[in-house]
Amino acid sequence: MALSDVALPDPGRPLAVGTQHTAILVPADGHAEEFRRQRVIVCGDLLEADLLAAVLQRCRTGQFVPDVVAGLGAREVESPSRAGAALNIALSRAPLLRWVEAATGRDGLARVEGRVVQTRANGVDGLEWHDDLNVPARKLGITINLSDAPYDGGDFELRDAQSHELVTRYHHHVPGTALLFDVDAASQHRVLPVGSGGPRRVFTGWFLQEAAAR
Ligand SMILES: O=C(O)CCC(=O)C(=O)O
Ligand SMILES: [Fe+2]
Repeated sequence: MALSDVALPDPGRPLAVGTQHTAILVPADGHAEEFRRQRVIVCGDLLEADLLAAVLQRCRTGQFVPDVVAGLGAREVESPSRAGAALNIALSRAPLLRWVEAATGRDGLARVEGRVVQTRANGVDGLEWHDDLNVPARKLGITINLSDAPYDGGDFELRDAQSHELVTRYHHHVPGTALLFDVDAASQHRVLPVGSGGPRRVFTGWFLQEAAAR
């Protein structure tokens, strides 16, 4: 496999999440192979225009405060969580959860829990290799581009936890597009520093499994 952006020229649009409803546009089994090979699924334009506009507006008028992730890095987090709260609700609808279960083989997904964060081109912000498993209910991760301005750097990388072989590198280009990624002892991921432009703003969170989520 050539190691490059997994954002192929046209990643396709398997799902559309709007303010009121979620539409399945491509059957999940069409993406199972992508997840098996690259441990990620790119969902082009996951957010419908109305939801994306509302969320971006909340980001622009909201507050971001320093967020130090112990031993891993630094960034800013939206506080209070307004854009993040809206996305937690919209992403936790049953059709999306069932589609993700079918595409990834992860069972019992109950809801998505995440928040909006941003990393600036300041030579400090970024996130070192980690697996997100400090909370065992996390079965998959998601990162959705909410940036207002393009940036250099800031790539998301996923590697094999044992061999350290890089499996996927992904740069967010299109606001509203999402990357679903493997959260499992076999995989680790990180976010590289932003070189210029940005900030790199994303909603990032996890699909939580039922038993442990309650
Ligand atoms: O910023 C991202 O795309 C992912 C962030 C992340 O890995 C985390 O918050 O645990
Ligand atoms: Fe993470």
